Amino acid sequence: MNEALGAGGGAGGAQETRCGFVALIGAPNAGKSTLINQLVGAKVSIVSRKVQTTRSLVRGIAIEGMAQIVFVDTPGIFAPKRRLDRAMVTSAWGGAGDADAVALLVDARKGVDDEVEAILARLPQVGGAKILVLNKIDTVEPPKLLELAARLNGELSFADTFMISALRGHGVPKLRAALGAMMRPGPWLYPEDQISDAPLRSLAAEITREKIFERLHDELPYQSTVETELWKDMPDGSARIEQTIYVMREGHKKIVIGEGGRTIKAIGSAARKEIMEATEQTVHLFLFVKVRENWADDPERYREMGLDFPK
Ligand SMILES: Nc1nc2c(ncn2[C@@H]2O[C@H](COP(=O)(O)OP(=O)(O)OP(=O)(O)O)[C@@H](O)[C@H]2O)c(=O)[nH]1
Repeated sequence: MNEALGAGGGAGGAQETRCGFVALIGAPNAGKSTLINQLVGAKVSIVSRKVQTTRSLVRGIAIEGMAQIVFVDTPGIFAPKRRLDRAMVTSAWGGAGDADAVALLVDARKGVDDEVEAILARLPQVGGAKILVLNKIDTVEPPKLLELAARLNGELSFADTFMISALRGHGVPKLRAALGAMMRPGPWLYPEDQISDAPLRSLAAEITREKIFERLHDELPYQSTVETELWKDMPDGSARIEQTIYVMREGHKKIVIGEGGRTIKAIGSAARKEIMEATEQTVHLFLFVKVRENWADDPERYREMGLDFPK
């Protein structure tokens, strides 16, 4: 990460910001959503769970002291199928290489079943420090828990083991503190005031960017970026989304707009459809094209895309 993206920490202050990714892995029903809700807390909950479970990488962002912990979804990381998923995996993990921590969540009541075995087999391929989190301890006797912890640690060497009840919150603060300490020193990826809808906004921008790329990649290689300027949930349940497409030259603006607005209409309609699919709500999408010659040199643009500013 680059200092130019610093947010949340006073430059040169005594306390240093930390940030990183945690991949939360677990069989269905292990309690991932329950745990993320506990870890994230009401303050920074992610707007749409549906989006998160279908395609987005970011499931939640927790703050622990000066550390920002970005929880990422795992199916996409194991086997990203769609191009966009791959692009998001690359953009989210590209700089970091891998997650800073990988937390395997196991339902202690169920113990080790085929699904857990399958995850254990693939886990070594994922980089990052691995920790074991035994969940639902409210339903299991301590001897069985210890036995399970010993068995799992025998199969894979975990850096640490936690025993929690995501439902009741037991052990969750300790887990969050440990994860916070595992984050690397660096600026926060999401500014605090934008945390709640940042992933959704960047997902929508990513979709539009993909549509532009699909149509214009010969003419506009890497020379445009998209920002979601407004995301407003309307009383009727629909969303009004305004996005600006930034291009570097006047000539590029003409290309994006196309003859009689044909190109931008096609981009908008394809993007709208896909954003609707992702959010499962009616979307009114408004696209604007602006020339900003220096966008490629502006760290703010990169931050908005959730990307590192290249040095
Ligand atoms: N008793 C008990 N139940 C829990 C605990 N944590 C989660 N559950 C329950 O386990 C079920 C599954 O929890 P979820 O959080 O939806 O699990 P998930 O891993 O996100 O599931 P998928 O999204 O389907 O992969 C729910 O009924 C939760 O209430 C816990 O600590 N104790």
